[in-house]
Amino acid sequence: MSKTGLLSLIWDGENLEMLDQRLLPSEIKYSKKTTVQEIWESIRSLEVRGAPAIGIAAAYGFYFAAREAPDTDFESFWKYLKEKSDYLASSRPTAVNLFWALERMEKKVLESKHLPISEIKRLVKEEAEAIHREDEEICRKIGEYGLTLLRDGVGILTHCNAGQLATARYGTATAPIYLAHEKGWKVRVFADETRPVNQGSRLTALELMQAGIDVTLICDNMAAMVMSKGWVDAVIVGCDRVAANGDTANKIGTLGLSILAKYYGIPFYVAAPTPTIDLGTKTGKDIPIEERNPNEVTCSFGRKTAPEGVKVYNPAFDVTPAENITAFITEKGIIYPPFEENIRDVINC
Ligand SMILES: CSC[C@H]1O[C@H](OP(=O)(O)O)[C@H](O)[C@@H]1O
Repeated sequence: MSKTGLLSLIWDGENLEMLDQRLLPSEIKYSKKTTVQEIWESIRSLEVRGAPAIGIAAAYGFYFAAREAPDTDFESFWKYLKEKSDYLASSRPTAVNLFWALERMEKKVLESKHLPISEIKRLVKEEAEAIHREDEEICRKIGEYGLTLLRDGVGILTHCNAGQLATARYGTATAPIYLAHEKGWKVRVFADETRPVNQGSRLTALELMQAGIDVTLICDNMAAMVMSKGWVDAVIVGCDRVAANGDTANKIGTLGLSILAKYYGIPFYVAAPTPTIDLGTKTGKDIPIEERNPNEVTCSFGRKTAPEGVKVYNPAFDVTPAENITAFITEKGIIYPPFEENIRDVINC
């Protein structure tokens, strides 16, 4: 276990070493990704997952496309690249970081169209590396701002994995937890297992335990009990897309947690990197919600837990209305209501 903990993505300067998060916690296995197809499949299958990590992986996938694109003239180069970019965008619909990263990569190409194609390829690689590097900086800053909301001895409940494994490093919801631990504060974390793919039990519990942080695993239906006992001082979750009015898409079950937190008078914070805030999406009703394979519900990790042929509804995300959210913890500061106005000010500053 290195000092930095498990990283989901390691860039070797030309290709991408990717941790297969589907095998965690029992197996730690990295594999080298070198093509667009491999990146598309890794995002779709949750080999890599978590909004920021998806954006970083897509950025490198875009570079792989540029690397293999025809370089006779800009038009054929761009046609090939745009086609591959649109293909990468089809891997998953909800996390806006995927589209934000691809649009940033496309912009870099179009603003460099006057340069030799070999130079454009170099700039594309640099842009992907910048997205990766900046994500670590963003997460660290989220940790620093988030720390101002916590205290020594705090109890935190989190949902799914908005941890280091979902980002370049530190995580988003976990960043304040890691920084509190670095300060020597005692932090007690309750991690929802987060059915049906169990990112909480398989990933969050793993990474916090490896960091030596006090983490207690609970089933999703235990959150109310834990809150009723007064063990939770704050809920901190991640996000996949924040709409312009503050409605937030995150892992399925987040909405329910926000209602429980409101009932028990517990602050509900969303750790929100600004690339996950989408001013182009007006409200939560406009956020596309991914529905995944019913097998994730009926056949958890190879064990049949439901009758053959049963009807299944398996949305991977839900939308928490802005009025259930206490504040957003971003790398530019903490955003309080009125969200529509204050989000716009932060994004445009
Ligand atoms: C900072 S990660 C954001 C977000 O992504 C996770 O979803 P998935 O594991 O399906 O990619 C979860 O919603 C996290 O909160």
